Parts: sequence; structure tokens; C-alpha cells
Amino acid sequence: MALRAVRSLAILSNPLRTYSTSGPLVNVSINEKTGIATATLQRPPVNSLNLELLTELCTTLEQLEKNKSRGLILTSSSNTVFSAGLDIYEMYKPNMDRYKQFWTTLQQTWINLYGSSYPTVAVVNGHAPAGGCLLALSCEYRIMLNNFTIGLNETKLGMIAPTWFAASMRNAIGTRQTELALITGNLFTTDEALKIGLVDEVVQSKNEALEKAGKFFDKFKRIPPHARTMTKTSLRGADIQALVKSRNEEMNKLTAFINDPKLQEAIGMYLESLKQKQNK
Ligand SMILES: CC/C=C\C/C=C\C/C=C\C/C=C/C(=O)SCCNC(=O)CCNC(=O)[C@H](O)C(C)(C)COP(=O)(O)OP(=O)(O)OC[C@H]1O[C@@H](n2cnc3c(N)ncnc32)[C@H](O)[C@@H]1OP(=O)(O)O
Repeated sequence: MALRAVRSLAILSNPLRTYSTSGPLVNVSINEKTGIATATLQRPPVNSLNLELLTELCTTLEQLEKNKSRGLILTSSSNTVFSAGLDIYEMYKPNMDRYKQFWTTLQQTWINLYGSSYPTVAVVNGHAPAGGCLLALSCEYRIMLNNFTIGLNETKLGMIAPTWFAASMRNAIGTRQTELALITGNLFTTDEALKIGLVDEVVQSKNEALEKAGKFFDKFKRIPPHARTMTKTSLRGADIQALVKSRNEEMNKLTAFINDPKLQEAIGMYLESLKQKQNK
């Protein structure tokens, strides 16, 4: 908390610096007038989150923090998919060293995004299942385009959404709705998501979403950044601390879980069903 306070006080005195962290999988651009960064996920066809994409995103978030960013819009280069969630191939017959690196990077990406000192908006311009929904939930505000689906559908895949996935959802829609959403693995339509507060606004186009995102950032023009950041930390800090404390334990559980032959069989069948869908 104290460190964050010092960092946020520094925001008041340091001028904004421009920088570039764009990579092949995450394009980063900075609006010179507003200082707002836009990170666009660009891993066709569905922005599934593999180790390389997560590493780029994680580094981008670290750089934004270091450079005292004014804010971040997280979006997708696809017109139909925000992110299909974790890359299922990272969990199918995994090389365990890579798998551990993958999961550690996912944890760190969440810590950086959920706990960022700068304001964050997800422009959800396509489907956002599972890990895709997690990325959106980790932002402070979600603006979604119509006619897509969003949710933590892990139970439908025979998996359990980790506690910090659940905490991110609880932070947005409360305990009751989170329990219902998680046990059913429901994917919500945009309108259903709006109704339960899983997203904050529904729009018809990406341009409209970007305009609304600008309005969200404008709300902070007259709010001292340190007060904003400390308030966010007071609300989200416990969720982050819980993961920081249990990181290793979670890794041990996951290692055993992912090597379960029944789970591997289920993942294989799920991958097959995704392929079959394409052949129809
Ligand atoms: C102590 C802790 C205890 C327990 C924790 C245990 C484990 C960890 C738990 C869970 C965390 C898991 C989180 C996840 O994110 S799992 C991933 C879930 N994602 C999904 O279910 C989405 C699957 N995809 C879709 O539904 C559709 O693709 C989508 C609606 C996103 C887009 O549809 P569209 O019609 O546009 O594309 P497709 O034809 O379906 O796909 C194109 C292409 O992409 C491949 N694909 C899709 N999704 C994924 C993915 N997530 N990973 C890898 N590959 C994916 C798909 O197979 C097609 O490939 P190809 O046939 O080769 O072209």
C-alpha cells in the first residue's frame, strides 16, 4: 500500500514520457494528446492466450506502470473475438517447464492488470470466454459490442475457474451472481451481461466504444491520481495478496490437475469439437 502511494504521488510530479512496447502479438499505441495507451491483442484467429502473447502483454503492463501511464484501453484486432481465453494447446499434453512458465506469466499478467495504478478500460469487441473474460474483468470498466458472448465457462470444459478468476468476477457482479455464473459456466449475451453488471456499457461499433472509453478516462481529470490509486488498492488489494500468498501452492495443485489422464482426454475431445465445428 505504502509503495503504491509513493508511486502514485510520483505521477503528480513526473511528466509523461512516450515509449513503444509494441510486439508482434500486442500492438501498443499512445495517444499523444491524452497519454492514453491502447493495447490491441493481435494473435489470429482468436487471440488465444499462449505463453508468447501473455509475456508480451505482461511486459506491456509493466512498462505502462513504469512510465506512469495515464490509462489503458485493452482491445482486439479481430472483429469477432476479443480473446478465446487461454490457449488450450498450452494445457494439452503440456511440456511441464513451459506449462509452469505459462501459468506464472498468466498470474503476473493478472496482478499487473487487476492491480494497475492507471485506469483501464476493456473494449470488448468480440467474444470473451474464460481467460478472455478474465482480461476484461481485470480492467476497471468494460464496454462491449453487441451480439457477442462473455463469461467464465470453465466448468463446462471440466475445469475449475481459479479463485482469482472468481474474485475478479465477484468484484464486478457480487457473490450471488458469481456463484451462479461459475457453477453453470454460463456464457452471457451482451445484453444479459449488461443486465447483471458484467459489462458497463453496450455499443454498436468500436468507434463508439472508444468514444465512451474516452469519457470514462475524463472522469479522472479532476481526481488526484494518488487518491484514485489508493482507493483501487483498498478494494482490489486483498484479492491480489491472496494470489501472491498462494502462487506456489496453486502451481503444485495445477501440476497434478493438468496431468490427470481424464482431464487430458476431456481437453483433447474439446479441441476436437472446436475443429469439427469448422468442418460443418
Ligand atoms: C488450484 C486451481 C485448480 C484448478 C484450475 C485448473 C485449470 C485451469 C483452469 C481453467 C482456466 C481456463 C481458462 C481458459 O481460458 S480455457 C479456454 C476456454 N476457451 C473457450 O472455451 C473458447 C473456445 N473457443 C470458442 O468458443 C470459439 O473459438 C470462439 C467463440 C472464441 C470463436 O469462434 P470462431 O467461430 O470465430 O472460431 P473457431 O472456428 O471456433 O476457432 C478458430 C480456430 O481457433 C481455435 N481455437 C479456438 N479457441 C481456442 C483456444 N482457447 N485455444 C486454442 N485454440 C483455439 C479453434 O480450434 C480453431 O482452430 P483450427 O480448427 O485449427 O482453425
